[in-house]
Amino acid sequence: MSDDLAADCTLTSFDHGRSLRLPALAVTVTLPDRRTLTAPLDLRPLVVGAGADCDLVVADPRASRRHCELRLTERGVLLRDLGSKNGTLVRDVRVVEAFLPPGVAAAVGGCELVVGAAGPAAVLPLSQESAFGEAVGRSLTMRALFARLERAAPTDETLLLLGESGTGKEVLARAIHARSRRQSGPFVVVDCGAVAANLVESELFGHTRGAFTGAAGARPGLLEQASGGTLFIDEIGELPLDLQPKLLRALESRQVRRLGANEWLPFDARVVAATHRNLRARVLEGSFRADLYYRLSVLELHVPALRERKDDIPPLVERFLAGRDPPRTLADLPPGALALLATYDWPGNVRELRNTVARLVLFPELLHEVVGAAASPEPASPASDPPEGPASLADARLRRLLELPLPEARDVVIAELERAYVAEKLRQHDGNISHAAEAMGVSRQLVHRLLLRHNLRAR
Ligand SMILES: Nc1ncnc2c1ncn2[C@@H]1O[C@H](COP(=O)(O)OP(=O)(O)OP(=O)(O)O)[C@@H](O)[C@H]1O
Repeated sequence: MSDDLAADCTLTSFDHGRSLRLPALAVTVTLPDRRTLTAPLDLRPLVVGAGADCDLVVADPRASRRHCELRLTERGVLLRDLGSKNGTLVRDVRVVEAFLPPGVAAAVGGCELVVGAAGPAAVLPLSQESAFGEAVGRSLTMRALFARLERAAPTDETLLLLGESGTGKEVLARAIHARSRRQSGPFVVVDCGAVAANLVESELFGHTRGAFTGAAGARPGLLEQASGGTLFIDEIGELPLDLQPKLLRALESRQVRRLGANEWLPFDARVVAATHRNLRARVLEGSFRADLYYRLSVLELHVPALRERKDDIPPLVERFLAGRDPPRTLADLPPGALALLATYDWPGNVRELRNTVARLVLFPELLHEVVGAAASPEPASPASDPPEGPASLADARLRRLLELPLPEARDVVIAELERAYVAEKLRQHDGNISHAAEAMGVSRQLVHRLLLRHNLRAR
């Protein structure tokens, strides 16, 4: 691969960290019947598989529901197998994770997948801050998100935040509110996933006295209650289909009609909505209305999973430690903790990291049990529940391993050990590869290969 091509598919910051170069790339899949599908690859990871919620849906019986994922990184396009049944192969080698050079084909079931250039690169602004309100983040993807939020927050536009559970959508929504001209107004939260389906309507739109059994008095809905402020509609993907036109009408007309009432009442709330669902896929399968989706997605922002921005782990850990009572610092963590935290994939995202830090402060001796045992051989599925405690972490891991044939399970465990070992040795030697190699009793070349294999950076 020439240097030019390699540079073409990396995320690069320039202009003294003020701008991000986003190469224009397209992923093309050739199906077994030779038809081709193409999708652009941007800051969002692109999932390929047979499931309808994938970004590239391949009609191939040998492809798994969520087969593999491609992600643009500072080092190139990272291809990750998502625990597929038949594996993802590059040059006939089954890969768990590998950088895929442009023009090189990967085999996904019976399909062939290639990444290629698709026009001139885009330039995105990067925030100069490593936080947006309470949300901490110094990775390029978070700073690109912060830059967009800095512009969007002061406007009255409806925003849609997409991201896995625990990525910080609510923290960001609060920060958007705090940076808007509505900051002195209320910030009201409704979680469509938590409210019983038959109550969502009266929660959102309010009701008159006697509108239904048990409605002893009139009550304004949350849209009205948020007047002058912001309404954060969490898990909007769970909003019952029959209520979606009603919300759309309310957003368009800025008026609501309470359940049981005839008159329309004006409200003045800005709406920030969020979901961990792939709303576009839900629109395609008919469980989310296209018109409401287009109304909400005027400004659609993707909040990356924590495994996509491990640079954020140290400042997040620092923030969580500082928030303990009494406040702690990184020095209070057991040696090697940060390096070990970086080896884990965090299916529960920042929420799981926060809980892990809380446990580590209480039980530093459990470092390897709490984090090491949790190191996930399989990338997390967004729908999967994060493990809860040390015991269940170990159980969950064993369950996953038991699904594999013994030789594969052994490989997974060895790969995890290798990664954690190398990361820790490098940390102990301040990222000096020669010293780390000597301490490990291996050659520098092998350390370089291990870094590449495990997507680690020396410093
Ligand atoms: N960037 C961040 N900086 C600091 N804390 C964060 C950040 N992101 C998330 N958190 C913390 O992680 C926890 C989960 O965040 P939050 O509730 O905002 O996630 P979410 O995406 O809305 O999750 P869900 O979809 O499950 O509601 C919170 O305690 C929050 O304080």
